Amino acid sequence: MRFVILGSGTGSNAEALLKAWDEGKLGKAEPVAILSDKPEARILQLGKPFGVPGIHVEPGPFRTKLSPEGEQAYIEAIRATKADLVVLAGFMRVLKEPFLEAFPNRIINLHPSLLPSFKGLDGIRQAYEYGVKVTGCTVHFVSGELDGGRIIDQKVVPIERTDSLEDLELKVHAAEHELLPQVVRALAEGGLE
Ligand SMILES: Nc1nc2c(c(=O)[nH]1)N[C@@H](CN(C=O)c1ccc(C(=O)N[C@@H](CCC(=O)O)C(=O)O)cc1)CN2
Ligand SMILES: NCC(=O)N[C@@H]1O[C@H](COP(=O)([O-])[O-])[C@@H](O)[C@H]1O
Repeated sequence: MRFVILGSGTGSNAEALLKAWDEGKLGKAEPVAILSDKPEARILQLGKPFGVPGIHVEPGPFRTKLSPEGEQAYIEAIRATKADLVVLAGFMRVLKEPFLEAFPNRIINLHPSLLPSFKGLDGIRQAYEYGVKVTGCTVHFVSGELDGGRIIDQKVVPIERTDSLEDLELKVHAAEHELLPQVVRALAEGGLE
């Protein structure tokens, strides 16, 4: 199963996927490209040691979504890779119908909370400031409802009384680095339905 990774920033989850693949822990899943809306994003450099290209695709002029031309550019770039799966790992753009219709049930997203709690941005901070005793991370299929698509899997992270927000962020990111490769491997082995 060929997959592309879309991200806008640091790329620690892309790194976790690449390392898992390099160590033979992704089964039939193969990363074929990394795409970003940010030309200087660290994520674009991560694939080089693994022979996985990083591609900047112009998003258009909006802050939280792609322009229609931008969506078409991403669709064409992804189709050119012949990817079977689109993995959003910190891609900070809300996808609209043309993108979703181009890859039906083939787009997954990683979110840093136990959905449906704490949707949107800053999910870790939302949980911390709310005072929940457990949080975690979620991988879900992407739909027209922001962070509302069918949940594939989750990993729970307990919040200790002594945890700072920074402590919690480290714990949730560590959980994400385990969960996302597990989900991608499972999708490759079990099919994508
Ligand atoms: N169609 C979808 N696109 C995206 C989804 C999704 O579930 N459906 N997941 C997001 C998740 N994400 C980053 O990974 C993300 C979440 C929120 C925002 C954002 O800009 N939110 C704004 C409001 C935007 C809006 O409602 O139009 C905010 O909360 O202020 C960006 C990315 C990726 N895309
Ligand atoms: N709402 C979506 C969202 O907040 N996504 C989050 O962006 C981070 C990307 O980190 P990375 O660039 O180090 O992989 C991850 O923590 C992911 O859950």
